[in-house]
Amino acid sequence: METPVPLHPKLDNGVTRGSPAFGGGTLVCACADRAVRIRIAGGIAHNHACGCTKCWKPEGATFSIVAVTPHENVSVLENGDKLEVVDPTALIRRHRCKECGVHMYGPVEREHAFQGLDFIHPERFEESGWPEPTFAAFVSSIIEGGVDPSRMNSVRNHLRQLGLEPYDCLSPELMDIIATWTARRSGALKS
Ligand SMILES: N[C@@H](CCC(=O)N[C@@H](CSCO)C(=O)NCC(=O)O)C(=O)O
Ligand SMILES: [Zn+2]
Ligand SMILES: [Zn+2]
Repeated sequence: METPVPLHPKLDNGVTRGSPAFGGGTLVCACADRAVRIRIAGGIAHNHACGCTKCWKPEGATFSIVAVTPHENVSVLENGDKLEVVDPTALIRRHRCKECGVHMYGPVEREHAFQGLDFIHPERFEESGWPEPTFAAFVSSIIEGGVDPSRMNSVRNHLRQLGLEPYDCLSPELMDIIATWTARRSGALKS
């Protein structure tokens, strides 16, 4: 019996349920000294596990846990001078701590269905109770991160057992939101 592929410390032993009524809190990076602190002044949505190579993951994790919150909820409380943008050309302008590498927030600024939303990693909250991830996105992308393709069936079964339906893009709900936005922009959809 092969040892299972480690998914994420917050997933491997079961998903801790949070509350949809969670009202935000403070995200903290991993620095012991002069940690970056980001205030999230509201709730988060669409929390999910992401297998893509772009999202920040804790050491040894195959998936990130990532959610969105409106940009107006996000403010830098302390040590913002330590932040840098990972890839200025990316859709999600991820801001990470230069010292510990933790991604603290990632606004979508350009014209897109997600414009005005920031991607954040709820495990960095000082507060507990954040809503649990409800699906797994970009699962096939973990192969790009070095997972052997022969492990994919067991990874997908493990995710289903955790209540995280595995998708190779975003969830159908989010993909439909993106497609609807695109169709309205092209005129294919009138309403
Ligand atoms: N196979 C690529 C996929 C990268 C990708 O498209 N990531 C998605 C999801 S990240 C949050 O769920 C995305 O929206 N990317 C936009 C961006 O990263 O700016 C890979 O694994 O690298
Ligand atoms: Zn740091
Ligand atoms: Zn991702």
